[in-house]
Amino acid sequence: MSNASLVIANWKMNGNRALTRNMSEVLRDNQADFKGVNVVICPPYTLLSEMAGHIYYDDVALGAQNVSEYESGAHTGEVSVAMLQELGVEYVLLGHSERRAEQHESDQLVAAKAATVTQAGLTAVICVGEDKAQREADNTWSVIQAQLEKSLAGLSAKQMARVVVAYEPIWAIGTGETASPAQAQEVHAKIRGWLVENYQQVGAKTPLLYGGSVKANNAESLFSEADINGGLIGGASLNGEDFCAICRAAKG
Ligand SMILES: O=C[C@H](O)COP(=O)(O)O
Repeated sequence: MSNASLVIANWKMNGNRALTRNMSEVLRDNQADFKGVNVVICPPYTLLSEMAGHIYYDDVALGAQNVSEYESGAHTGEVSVAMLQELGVEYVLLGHSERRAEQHESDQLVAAKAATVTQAGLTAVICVGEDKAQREADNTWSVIQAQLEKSLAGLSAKQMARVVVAYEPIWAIGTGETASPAQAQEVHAKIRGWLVENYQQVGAKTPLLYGGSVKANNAESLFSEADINGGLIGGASLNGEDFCAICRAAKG
């Protein structure tokens, strides 16, 4: 049985206009297989408008991979929440490990962005995860807990109702080395416990996604775990058939 109801495609710095059309058509043609599963596509900024024009049915939403913490003004190269809203964006990925590593995004910056996004009524998808050395040193939970505490700092219960948490072990991203369902569930159960302790009923309902080499052939076993409510999909979201297979696994 699947416990998943949300599947998010993160195209990262991949894709083109042809892929937006192809993905929309494949999703439309297969939608009956995963009715009720919320599907979100996060293409690069430049393809958001194109993707918005090709979304053919209700259960697919548009997401962005990043946003500025500022509302407007002299911030060359940045994109605001209002700009995303104008395109129909409903979800924003924040604190992905690639941005934490390559753009040196801190937990504090992630928290500022999460405040802006949730205040505007969009959903913030907060990414957390440990690297290989941290796991091998048995520090997985202390790393995740610190990221949660700092990246969600200052959010009200109302804002927390617009948060999704994505657990993405860095050693499993793009490597083909997936966390086993039991390894993922162990961390998800701790995240759930922490959310309930800190945000009570709201925390009990926060969707928890797993990300890291989720493929058509391992999605079903991951999604059958009690606290895995869906997936954040990188590589396998660049192919319509593969992505639909993962959405089908979420439907169960
Ligand atoms: O945001 C998605 C994750 O980084 C997972 O990427 P992946 O499925 O290519 O391992």
